[in-house]
Order: sequence, then structure tokens, then C-alpha cells
Amino acid sequence: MSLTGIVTAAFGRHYEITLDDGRVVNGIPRGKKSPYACGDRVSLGPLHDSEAQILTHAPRKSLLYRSDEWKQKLIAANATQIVLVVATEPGFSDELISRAFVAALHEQMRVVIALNKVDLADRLAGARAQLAPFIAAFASVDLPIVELHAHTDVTPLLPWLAGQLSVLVGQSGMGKSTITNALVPGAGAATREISTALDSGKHTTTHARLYRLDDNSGLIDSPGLQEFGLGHLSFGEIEHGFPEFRALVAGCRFRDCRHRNEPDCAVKQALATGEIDPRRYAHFLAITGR
Ligand SMILES: Nc1nc2c(ncn2[C@@H]2O[C@H](COP(=O)(O)OP(=O)(O)OP(=O)(O)O)[C@@H](O)[C@H]2O)c(=O)[nH]1
Ligand SMILES: [Zn+2]
Repeated sequence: MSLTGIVTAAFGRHYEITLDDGRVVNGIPRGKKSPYACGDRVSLGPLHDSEAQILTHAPRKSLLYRSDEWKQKLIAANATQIVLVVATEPGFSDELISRAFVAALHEQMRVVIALNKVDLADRLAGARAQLAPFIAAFASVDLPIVELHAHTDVTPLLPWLAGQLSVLVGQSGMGKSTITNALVPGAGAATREISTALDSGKHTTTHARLYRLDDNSGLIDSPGLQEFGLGHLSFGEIEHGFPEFRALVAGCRFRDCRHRNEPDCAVKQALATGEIDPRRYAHFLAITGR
């Protein structure tokens, strides 16, 4: 009988595997690739000095990854939701939010937005305004937005984490590690002070790690990301991540309308009337234009 366990940390081509019996070992993939992610259930070959080859992974409920022309980067396997962390400061990219939504909806994951650092009161209105288009766009989809001051209290997040395997995703400096440390005493995730000017965060979390919150809930902290390439998704899959377009596209003159320069495009008409938010439309062009 081969050993089985779950990937609890991913460091490039090395994986920390927590075996079903509780032992923690090193897993090394066969070949040159890094085809596993935190959250994967894996089976291992024979153990030598706490190290074993990873033979295979079990079928995944979901796989969150990003890609560009050159490579794919796995973020998490089997997660049921993304907790997208943004903050009042440093500024965040709303295009990254649109991208994370496309990836999440493609994998049938829920998205919860955590707006952190609400204590920085003079920045709060601006951050809320930046999120407003998403609230409108996702009116037909469940989209919780949880405001947080992670330094003092993360309990507002708890009801959203119950029963889920959540993956924290966000740009560097938004407070993912602070949230993880508060939720998992002793996690020891590195946090750092932003010492220099605003908006100049450099990332510190270098690898993804999975933490158990209770018997039914887990949390994966992932390195801060500045880009979320979606080169692996088709036009239709990207369009699916824009739920506010769904009811409209049937009204476009062309069945294969790309909502760019085509005549009688219902999406562009909705843009002109303000029914579709210009930021969301810009994100759609950026993501489908690649
Ligand atoms: N004012 C304020 N600062 C916070 C809050 N939460 C986190 N911070 C600070 O924000 C900075 C970034 O927090 P981290 O938790 O390291 O951010 P991160 O998202 O994990 O960043 P990476 O590890 O680079 O991905 C640190 O200086 C934190 O102390 C908050 O609620 N309010
Ligand atoms: Zn169209």
C-alpha cells in the first residue's frame, strides 16, 4: 500500500506533504516539472529519510492557476473559494480582481472580497468606490465583501471560512500574512512593515502553505501576485467571468461577437447607457486581448 497525504506547502519543485498518519515529509515530483499545488491529495513512493517521490495526485475538485505565454503557475488545488484580499493602502489593481473572478468562476469557486486596513479612514471611501463596480456586476452572483482591520480583529471573516478550503489571493502588502497569523496562531507567516513610500510594497511570502482551521475548514496563504495571466482560458470562458454580460450577449447581432468593433453589439450599447461599468469593460478588453 502506498503512502498518501496532502500537499501542505509548495516550494518550487519541493513539496511538504502531511501524511494521513500526521507525519510530515518531503515530496519530490518525478521529472522536471512542478505539477502539484497546495491542497493536492497525493500518493507517494517508498520513504527514505523523510523523503519520497510523488507518484500522482487524486482528481481535483478545483485547480487555481495563472499562466502566461511561457509557463503556468499553480496556486491551489481543491480550494472551494478565493478570499481576495485588497486594502485601503497600498492601492490595488481592480483588473486583478476581474481576473481572479474569471479564474474562480471557471473553477466554480466562490469569491469573498476582504477589504483590509479599514482603520486607514481617509482611504476607505476611495477603496469602497473602487469595489462598487464589482458589487453591481455580481448582483446575480453571491459576492460577500467583508471589511477588516486585520491588526485587531479578523472575526468578521470567520463565518465565511466555515466549511470551506479558502485560498487567500492578493497583491503584496494587502495583509494576507497578517490575516493568516491572526487566524492560525503560530503560523509565523512573515509580515513586514511598509517602510518606504506608499504603493512600493515588495513581496515577502515566498511559497504557498495550507493550514487547517478546524476539521472542516482550511486556509491556503499564497505569495502576493502582481499579475494573473489567464492565457489558458478561451474567449467563452473569460466571458463567463463577466456575469453582467450574460443576459446581454444574446442581443448582439453576431453570434461570435467579441464585443469590440462589431456593429449592433449589445454589450457596447449597454456600455454607452452606463448599464455596464467602463472599468469592467476595459478589463474585459484587456483579458480577452491578452
Ligand atoms: N493599518 C493597517 N495595516 C495593516 C493591517 N493589516 C496588515 N497591515 C500591515 O500591512 C503590511 C502588509 O501586511 P502583510 O500581512 O505582510 O501583507 P501580505 O499580503 O501578506 O504581503 P505579501 O507577504 O508580500 O504577499 C504590514 O505592514 C502589516 O502590518 C490593518 O488592518 N491595518
Ligand atoms: Zn457584442
